[in-house]
Amino acid sequence: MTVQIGVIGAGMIGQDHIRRLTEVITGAAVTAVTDIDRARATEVASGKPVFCEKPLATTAEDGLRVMEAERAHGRRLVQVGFMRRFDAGYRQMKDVLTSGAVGTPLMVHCAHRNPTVPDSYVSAMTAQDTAVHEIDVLRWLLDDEISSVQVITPRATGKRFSHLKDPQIMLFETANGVRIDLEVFVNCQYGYDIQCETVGEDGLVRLPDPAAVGIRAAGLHGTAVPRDWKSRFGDAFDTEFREWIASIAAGAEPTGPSSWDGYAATVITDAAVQSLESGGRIITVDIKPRPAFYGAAS
Ligand SMILES: NC(=O)c1ccc[n+]([C@@H]2O[C@H](COP(=O)([O-])OP(=O)(O)OC[C@H]3O[C@@H](n4cnc5c(N)ncnc54)[C@H](O)[C@@H]3O)[C@@H](O)[C@H]2O)c1
Ligand SMILES: O[C@H]1[C@H](O)[C@@H](O)[C@H](O)[C@@H](O)[C@H]1O
Repeated sequence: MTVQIGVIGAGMIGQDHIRRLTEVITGAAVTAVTDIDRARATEVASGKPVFCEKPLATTAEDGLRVMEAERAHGRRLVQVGFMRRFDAGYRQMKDVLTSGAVGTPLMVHCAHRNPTVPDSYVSAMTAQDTAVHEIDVLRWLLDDEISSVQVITPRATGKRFSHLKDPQIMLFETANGVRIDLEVFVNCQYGYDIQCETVGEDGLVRLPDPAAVGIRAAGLHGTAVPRDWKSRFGDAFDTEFREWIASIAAGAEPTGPSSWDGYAATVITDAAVQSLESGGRIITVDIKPRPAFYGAAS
């Protein structure tokens, strides 16, 4: 069976996903593409399984409305584009943590660095657009919920727009007391660099850098840093769509990040923005209880 797909929003990632569904993934065909300029997006989307790029919504209230509509329909329809859950390195980390090899997790140290961002990127997007990936993947890796967040701002880089607070440091606490520090630096210049290390009672597990050829030249040796998210997470995007298409073709509900995960991430990013805008207050995260409809966390 070929799964026929309509794409809403044919911008940068929309076009990359169309290429993926057309050239990389089998079992799928893009049969409709619409953009705001061509309108009628709702007609394409109504009642069908939906893959929604992150974020699910720009406010928690909108996330709740998506969940209500889905529950009224009676089965899961929405998968959110948190592709890190499909990255081989993060999956290996999850296996190690689940196996108990490093003991109970105590602390996580993370960095999320982009070489540059466009001037349409504003300070709140550090949480909403960028840190949202760590927020999702850490909830999943630790099988734990984030309960508070504090955002502090070191000296700002002079390399980009003066309106932007960059870098930012985010400090999270989970319900089980795990402490997470996350550096987000979206104009770091040198490449796209994602780091994550979880320290447990008996050891630690570190996200591997992507495999790359070693180079020795000009008195240095090392490996290239990925240029952007497309090259760093290309395989993860492919796996994400392969598994999503397989679930639809089998008539099953999607098993990837749900609208519940999208809602929870939005509540947490809202709290991070509140902390940033209040000069670094610790903000308690207020997520509604997980509905049984979404099953147990995976
Ligand atoms: N998972 C990831 O790592 C990742 C990477 C890049 C982008 N994204 C997400 O994908 C989304 C799109 O990002 P992008 O970089 O492609 O942006 P973009 O600005 O390049 O493209 C967005 C497109 O959507 C269209 N559009 C806007 N409103 C619309 C509407 N109501 N109906 C139909 N079309 C509409 C715009 O005209 C534009 O062509 C964002 O939510 C972003 O966070 C995710
Ligand atoms: O939309 C992109 C994308 O989500 C990338 O994975 C992230 O690193 C960027 O910061 C963000 O702007």
